[in-house]
Amino acid sequence: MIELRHLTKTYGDAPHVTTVLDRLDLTVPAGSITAVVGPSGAGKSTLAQCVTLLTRPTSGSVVVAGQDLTGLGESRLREARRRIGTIFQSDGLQTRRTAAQNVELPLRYLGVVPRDRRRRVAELLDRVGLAGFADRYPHELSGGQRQRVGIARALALRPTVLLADEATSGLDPQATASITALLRGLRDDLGLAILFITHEMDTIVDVADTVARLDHGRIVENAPLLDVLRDPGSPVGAALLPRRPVAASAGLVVWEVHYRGDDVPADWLTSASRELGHDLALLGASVGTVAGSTVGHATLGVPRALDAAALRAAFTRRGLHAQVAPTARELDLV
Ligand SMILES: Nc1ncnc2c1ncn2[C@@H]1O[C@H](COP(=O)(O)OP(=O)(O)OP(=O)(O)O)[C@@H](O)[C@H]1O
Repeated sequence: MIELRHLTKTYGDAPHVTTVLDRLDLTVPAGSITAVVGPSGAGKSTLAQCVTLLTRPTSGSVVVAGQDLTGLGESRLREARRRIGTIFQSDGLQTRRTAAQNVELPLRYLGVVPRDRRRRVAELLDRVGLAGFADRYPHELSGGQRQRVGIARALALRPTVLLADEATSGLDPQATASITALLRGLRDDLGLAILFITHEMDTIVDVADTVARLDHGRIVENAPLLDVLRDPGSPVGAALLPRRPVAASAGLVVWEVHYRGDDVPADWLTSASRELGHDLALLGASVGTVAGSTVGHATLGVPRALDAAALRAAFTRRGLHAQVAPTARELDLV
């Protein structure tokens, strides 16, 4: 488990202080993946640097397995840092060393004897699906395979926390999917707390248990992925399930309907139309499955004569949330 408590990072001196992280609080429990998302300049890179204490936060704490790392001197900090494995966008492999030699490096620095090193390296390469690639050099591996070697190296010292900073950015969709599957496996098998920092919204759906949105140095939204996807008011949910404004047809009001639970009946549209005594027109839909649960939304054309409260109630009973669709202007698209 890793806890960030009131983490603050400022640059410069008064009166020209820039506050990049602003009393940020975030907890990632063991055996779970939290994705931190946010626009460019929100403070994601600074957060990653402060978590490993490569940059010292101005105030606040980074607590790993109950120990506050910010209070430690350099030598004890070096030791404590072993509990945090890191993977970055660039795999950071040494080009003149083979996959096995790269994975071995942290063990070498720690003075592990050769026989134990060999055994552990074989175990790690096997864990990341590269058992037959030990003697390959980085240029003989694909981008996804190089990132796997980076993950094996990050795991060498048996960390309890994994920090992935833009770890899949720049990889093709297939390689990204294989890395996210690997991270989910490591979460489950090793009980890792994984902090997955990314600007790629699509990847979040594949990897995150919880989504935390960083804005101006603070976590402004922090909720389980399914809740975010099912919250019609969530900016992250809206970005993950993009909404398009639909032009209203004559006599129809455009409504948006969001899935809120798993018990939505398959015939919700026809059964609600029947109950309300009006035909509801399906204008568009974006529905999918995430972690075995249905999420998404549909856009409906609703006759003006239909009572809004009755419509909302009919949908609520079916596990859906209905609201009049925002206009293009409200969606910030014009
Ligand atoms: N050493 C520094 N001195 C002053 N300001 C800095 C320093 N490092 C970062 N900043 C500022 O902190 C803010 C956040 O930067 P950071 O790189 O953490 O954002 P980010 O979310 O990672 O952005 P991106 O996705 O574009 O990489 C920016 O406004 C940046 O200019």
